Amino acid sequence: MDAKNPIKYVVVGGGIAGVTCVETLSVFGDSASITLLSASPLIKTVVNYSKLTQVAETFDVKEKPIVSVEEKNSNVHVIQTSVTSLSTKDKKIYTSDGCSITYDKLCICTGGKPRVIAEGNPLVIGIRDTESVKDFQNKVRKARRIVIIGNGGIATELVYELEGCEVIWAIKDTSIAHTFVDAGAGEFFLEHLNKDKDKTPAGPSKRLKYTTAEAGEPGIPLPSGHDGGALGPDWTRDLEIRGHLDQISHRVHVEKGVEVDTILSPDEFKESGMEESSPWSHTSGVNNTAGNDFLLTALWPVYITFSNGRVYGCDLVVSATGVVPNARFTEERDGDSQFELAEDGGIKINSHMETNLDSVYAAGDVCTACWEHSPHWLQMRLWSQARQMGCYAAKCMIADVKNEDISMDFCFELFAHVTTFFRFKVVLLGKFNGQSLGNDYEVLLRVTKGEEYVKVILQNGRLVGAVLIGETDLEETFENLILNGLDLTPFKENLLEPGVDVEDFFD
Ligand SMILES: Cc1cc2nc3c(=O)[nH]c(=O)nc-3n(C[C@H](O)[C@H](O)[C@H](O)COP(=O)(O)OP(=O)(O)OC[C@H]3O[C@@H](n4cnc5c(N)ncnc54)[C@H](O)[C@@H]3O)c2cc1C
Ligand SMILES: NC(=O)C1=CN([C@@H]2O[C@H](COP(=O)(O)OP(=O)(O)OC[C@H]3O[C@@H](n4cnc5c(N)ncnc54)[C@H](OP(=O)(O)O)[C@@H]3O)[C@@H](O)[C@H]2O)C=CC1
Repeated sequence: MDAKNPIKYVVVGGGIAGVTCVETLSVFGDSASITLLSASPLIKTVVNYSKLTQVAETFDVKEKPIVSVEEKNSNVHVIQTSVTSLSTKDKKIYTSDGCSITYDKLCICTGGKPRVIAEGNPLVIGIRDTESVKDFQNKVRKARRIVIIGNGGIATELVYELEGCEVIWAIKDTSIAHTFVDAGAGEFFLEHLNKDKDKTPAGPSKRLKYTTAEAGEPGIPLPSGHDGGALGPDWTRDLEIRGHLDQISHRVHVEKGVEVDTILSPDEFKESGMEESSPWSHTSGVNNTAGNDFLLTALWPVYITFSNGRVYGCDLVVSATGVVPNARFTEERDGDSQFELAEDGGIKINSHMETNLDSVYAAGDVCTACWEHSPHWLQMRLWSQARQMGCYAAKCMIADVKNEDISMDFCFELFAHVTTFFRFKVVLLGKFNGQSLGNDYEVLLRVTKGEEYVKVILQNGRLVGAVLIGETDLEETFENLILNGLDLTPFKENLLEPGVDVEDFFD
């Protein structure tokens, strides 16, 4: 490495993983040449970073024009372009505008796209970036009824925020928010589903604030139709997501334990001879005081049939059914440049964030962590993990260039996620849902209706996971207990006792 012939780092993707990777390279990469390539004109950066505990972190995410990375880091060059292929033989990547760029070390941070059922149907949409939200906002304005499919982050946030239309929330499971919380916590949330939002507690330490620069402002071109970076914390904040019906503030029906069978056009529905079901004629999560006579309609623009035989008509379907990693480029260059993919479609990476391809690393939603995980960590496609992976990938690339050893970053020791659902602060730690523990664990619970839900998971007397909903103030203590592996058998009975200050207990 010398000043005349600097090491060339190239990072693809202007989401949180790519930008964090570039910023870390810029700080620690000595006099390297660093290039960031991103398809979208806006990038995501982290501001107001703070640690809630050793591992759990909160930060604001700011969307900025791509050139801001160059302005902030003088050794970084940014190009707004789409990478179409890669040749590991020549150590070159090729872009949609016909250019090629050589690299010594390359990091792929191309994120993911929504996994949409019935892709191509304009009435079935997925949500990922600013542009897709704008499309959704426009369509929702005319909607009287929306069906939301999926039981993860997007669906859980959207059902709470959507007003001015009926919402049918179709989930495969028997409890809500199942990707994040267990059935008990789902039950805890359920009573807030149709509640007047003003009466629901608003956690004072509301989560990470997501701020957005307005596309169209000077220096910020309107999105070009390329996939932008994924939205994130508080994406529904300050967004007017309102349907067509003034009569309705908030009305959600949960259709549990179902999968989508078919999606039908009005003509197909007519021909099928099926009868439309009424969401409000049976139970679960229904607030049907107003009746729905004003929704009597000859035909809906789209019909959806479920595995339980029910059929609902609606104006729009939101497919909040997860993420598909953007792991393949649009063109193939040489046969040796194919990534090995994991079962979930992510690029496989080892404990040094390396892919199967020489000198090519990956970070964020695009990758699947294939190293042997610490007993208390699991991968989920989240902001915090994308940021942590981007940072660690940069350090791994630098260590490789310098021929230095690098040990796994501490953040991969313990899973920690801080978010908000139904206005409750939610902290998830370790194997919070007993993931991969089989039946070999014990659960302790403390629930105060409408206030808090505390669940801890013990294995062999040791704390291995926790779900903390509400202002519990227990995250730091429980994180420490998970990390130090203390045998809690003698204290088990008192661990969640109200009035006991758990922290003092172990001092
Ligand atoms: C609606 C929504 C709400 C969310 N809320 C939360 C939340 O509350 N908390 C949380 O922790 N996580 C949340 N997430 C998840 C979080 O946003 C993602 O995990 C995270 O943003 C992933 O970052 P990334 O950098 O890996 O990918 P992305 O943000 O998807 O960035 C990928 C980048 O790669 C670029 N790109 C793609 N292909 C190419 C190419 N061929 N050439 C050049 N550039 C390319 C894209 O333009 C983009 O800039 C949410 C996600 C969504 C969609
Ligand atoms: N507050 C937060 O932390 C938020 C995080 N996010 C993140 O953004 C990304 C996108 O969110 P989202 O789309 O909600 O993804 P998630 O992975 O959170 O949830 C996807 C949901 O869709 C279900 N699903 C998958 N396929 C089907 C299908 N064919 N029919 C019915 N249901 C199906 C899944 O069930 P199953 O698992 O059983 O397959 C799961 O319940 C995720 O990485 C998520 O973690 C998004 C919003 C908020």
